[in-house]
Amino acid sequence: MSMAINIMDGASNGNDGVDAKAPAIIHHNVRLAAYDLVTMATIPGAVIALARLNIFEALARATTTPHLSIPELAALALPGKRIDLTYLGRLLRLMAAKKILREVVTVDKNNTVTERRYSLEPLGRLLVDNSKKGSLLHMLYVQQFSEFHQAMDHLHETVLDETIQPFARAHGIPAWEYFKQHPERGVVVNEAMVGFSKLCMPDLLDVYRGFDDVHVLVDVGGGFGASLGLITARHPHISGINFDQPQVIAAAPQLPGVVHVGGNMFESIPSGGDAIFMKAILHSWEDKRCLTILKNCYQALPAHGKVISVEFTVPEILDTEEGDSVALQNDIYMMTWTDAGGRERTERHMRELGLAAGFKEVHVICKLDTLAVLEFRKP
Ligand SMILES: C[S@@+](CC[C@H](N)C(=O)[O-])C[C@H]1O[C@@H](n2cnc3c(N)ncnc32)[C@H](O)[C@@H]1O
Repeated sequence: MSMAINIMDGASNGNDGVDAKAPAIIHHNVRLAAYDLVTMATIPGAVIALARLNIFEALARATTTPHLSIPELAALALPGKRIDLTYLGRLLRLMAAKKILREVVTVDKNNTVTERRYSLEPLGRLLVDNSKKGSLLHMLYVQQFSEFHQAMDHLHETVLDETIQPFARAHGIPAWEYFKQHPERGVVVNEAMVGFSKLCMPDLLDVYRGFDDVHVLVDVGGGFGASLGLITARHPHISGINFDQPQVIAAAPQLPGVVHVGGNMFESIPSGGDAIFMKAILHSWEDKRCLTILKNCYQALPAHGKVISVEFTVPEILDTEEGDSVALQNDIYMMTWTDAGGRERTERHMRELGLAAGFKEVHVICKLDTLAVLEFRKP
C-alpha cells in the first residue's frame, strides 16, 4: 500500500500521517508544475516523431478495432518496416499521459502489465494529418520549426532593444521573406492555416450570420482559400475572391465558387466585394501597417460594406480561463515570428484600429475559443 499526501502549495511539512511501512508519495503541486514546464519540449517532439511514423493516421484508420496493441499499431502504421517496439511504446505512453491517446492495459494475477493497447483521444484526433475535419499537426510542425527556436533565442534582445526582431536577427531576413526563399517551409505554413481553418470555420459558420447578406466576399490574405471555400460551400449565393501574395496564389488549389487573385494588400485590395474577410491577418503586423491594410479595405468596399475580421484576442484583465494562456502564448509566438510588431490584441485595441482607419463602428459579433469575430462597418 502507498499513501499520497497532496500538497497544494508551499513546502512539504514532513511525513506526518504516513504509514511507516508504505512508501511515502509527496505531491508538491508547484514543484510538479515546474518539472512539467522544464520538460514540456518533449511533448511536441514526441508528437512529431509519432506523426512521422504515421501513428495518428493508423489509429484514425483503425475503425474496426477500438484499441490497438503496439505490434498491431506498428504493422498498420509502417507495414514491412523493422520497428523497435520498446521505443515506440515509450513515445505512446507519454501520449497517454497527456490525454492525446487512450491507454488500456491488461494485467496478470500479479498486477503486472502484460499488454498495452492504444486509441485516439479527442485531442489526438486533432493531430491526424489531412483530416477532413481539420488538424493542428502542421501548425505544430510550424511552431517546432528549428528556425522558430533559433529566433526564440533572441527574444530577450527585443525587450532590450525594440528594433531587434528575433526572426530577422536569427535568419537575416523577416519571416515572410524567408518563406518566399524557402518554399518548402512556406507550404507547411500554408498547410497549417488550411488545417486550422477546417477546424474552426464550421463552428464559426454555425454561429455567425453575417454572411447571409453578402454577395461577393474578398478574403484578404486568404492563403490557399480554405476558409473561403468553406464559406462559399455553406453560403452558395456568395462569390469568393481569394486574395494573397502571387507565390501563394500560384500554389492554391481550384475551389468551387472561388477566384484566386494575387497582389499586395499594402498597395491595394480588389474591389467588387460587398464584404472583406480577414482571418489571422492583422495580428502579423504593427498598428501602422494594420491601418494601411484597413484603409485599403475601406477604399475597396462600397458605402454599405464591412470587414469581417477573425483574430485571437488577448484579455484586458487576466483570469484563470485556459484560453487566456493560449492567446498569450500565441502573442509571444507572434512577437518571435513576425517582423513589424505583430501581436495579439485586446478587443479594445482592435476597435481603436478600426475607428482610426475610418470605420464608423466596430463590434465583436461572436467568439470561438479565443478567436473573436469582429465587424468593421462603414456606414
Ligand atoms: C497567417 S496567414 C493567414 C491565412 C488565412 N487567412 C487563414 O486564416 O488561413 C497570413 C496570410 O497573409 C498573406 N500575406 C502576407 N503578406 C501579404 C501581402 N502583402 N499581401 C497579401 N497577402 C499577404 C500570407 O501569404 C498568408 O497567406
